[in-house]
Amino acid sequence: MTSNLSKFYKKTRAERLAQLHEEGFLSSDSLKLIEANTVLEETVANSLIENQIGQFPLPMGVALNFIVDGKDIVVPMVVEEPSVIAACSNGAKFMRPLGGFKTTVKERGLIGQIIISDLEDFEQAKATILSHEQDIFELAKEAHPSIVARGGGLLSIEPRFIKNESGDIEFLTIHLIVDVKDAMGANIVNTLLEGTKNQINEWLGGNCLMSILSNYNDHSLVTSHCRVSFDDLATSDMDGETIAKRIVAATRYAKLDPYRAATHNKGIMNGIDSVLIATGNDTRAVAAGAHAFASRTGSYQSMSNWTINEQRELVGELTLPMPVGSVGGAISVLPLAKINQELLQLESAVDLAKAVVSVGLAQNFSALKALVSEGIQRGHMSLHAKSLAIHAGATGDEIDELANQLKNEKQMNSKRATELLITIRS
Ligand SMILES: CC(C)(COP(=O)([O-])OP(=O)([O-])OC[C@H]1O[C@@H](n2cnc3c(N)ncnc32)[C@H](O)[C@@H]1OP(=O)([O-])[O-])[C@@H](O)C(=O)NCCC(=O)NCCSC(=O)C[C@@](C)(O)CC(=O)[O-]
Ligand SMILES: NC(=O)C1=CN([C@@H]2O[C@H](COP(=O)(O)OP(=O)(O)OC[C@H]3O[C@@H](n4cnc5c(N)ncnc54)[C@H](OP(=O)(O)O)[C@@H]3O)[C@@H](O)[C@H]2O)C=CC1
Repeated sequence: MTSNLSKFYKKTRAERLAQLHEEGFLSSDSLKLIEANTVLEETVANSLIENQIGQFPLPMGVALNFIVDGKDIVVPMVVEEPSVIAACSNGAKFMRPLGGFKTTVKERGLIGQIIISDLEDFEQAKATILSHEQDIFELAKEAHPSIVARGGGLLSIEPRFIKNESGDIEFLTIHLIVDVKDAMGANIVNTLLEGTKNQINEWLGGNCLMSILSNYNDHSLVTSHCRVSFDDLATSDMDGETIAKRIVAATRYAKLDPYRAATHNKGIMNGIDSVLIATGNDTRAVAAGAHAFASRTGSYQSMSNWTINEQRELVGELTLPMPVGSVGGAISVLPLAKINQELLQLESAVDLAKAVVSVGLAQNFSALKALVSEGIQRGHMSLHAKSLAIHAGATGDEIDELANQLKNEKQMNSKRATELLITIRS
């Protein structure tokens, strides 16, 4: 067996599968299963990625109960984890009585970096950049005329000094902030950077290390707020004020302990990633920016904030960089991504960004409410039971029957699922 399969990318999908089979990486049965999964048109699947051998269908559901800026929306989510969609729907339901989620967007710009070193005089270099501001705007326009034609293009220029470990300035990094309209904009920005960096470096006489967009996009921050009254929070076992105070305490703890912050934020990204996948967006780009933003104080902390106001309400806030697109990249190529935009009644990329951050906040609420009251497992595991049943080999009606039996078990595990399935079938 060797994975050194030269020019694999030049083969057809059938030839690639045959070679993996011949090399012993794939059995004939696995081959057949991969060949059967062809929901996407072959040309689409083969144009998006390299060495494409098949497709990987994931379940798609909808989160309900969302009101975002006064508009009722149904949110498509693609995710493999049980209880995420239930949690988002549950959280959104709690926020409805006080108006759902209200969002604010200060600006929407994508950051491109031109990184330059080996400069004699950094202050002089910075002054040179500022003296050429108009020239840089012209260069940017020439580098990507079509985004300018769409009303976008270079917004501002921000020279930054980057210091090394000894505290000396080692780099002058020029940030170009670009309005990419409804695209996520990475390709737009990277094209614009490559069309401007050489001339900029010539003016400075330095060494241009690279140019690339930044995923730490604090020029595309979106904030979502929501509120829920103590009365609405109350459960049969715990009064609303206690739940609210415990959620506030849980969030404060997630600001103090990175070990907790990582899980707290993973919960938020459960909701966010699911909507990004459903709409053909780049989950890695958003995740990189979100987690970087969560470290902006110097320590990695909770992305969200929960407080109590004077009206005896729990108030949630989540602010994240959310440079998502409603056109471009895979968005314009994946048929279901476009259908999901219809489901979301999307009118712009900003609409999507607002919905995504609100979903993250709803998921965070439900996770924290469960954690500080009954614990996460009741809700999570009851929905996990179906996965266990399927894993045990249940099919058709057996799945619900076995899942219902598993929910009444003290220990919900695959051994018990197999035993119960044998009983069901006997
Ligand atoms: C699971 C629930 C919602 C049950 O909660 P519940 O109180 O039993 O739910 P309910 O029966 O009262 O239903 C309330 C609403 O929840 C939704 N809902 C309720 N059940 C379903 C379902 N089966 N399918 C779809 N939606 C469902 C639905 O919108 C429903 O409204 P209704 O339809 O009745 O008008 C709750 O316990 C919960 O939200 N738990 C949190 C679960 C969670 O956060 N899961 C994410 C994965 S765990 C994780 O990775 C994140 C974490 C926890 O580690 C993050 C962290 O550590 O911070
Ligand atoms: N670090 C990162 O995050 C990186 C991400 N990427 C990938 O880059 C892709 C996103 O880059 P992006 O530039 O969006 O990709 P595209 O180039 O695919 O999409 C942008 C293009 O969409 C067209 N367009 C149509 N309508 C609009 C509109 N209303 N607003 C803006 N553009 C419009 C424009 O084409 P026209 O110019 O013809 O008018 C524009 O150039 C993602 O797939 C991402 O995975 C790539 C590199 C790095």
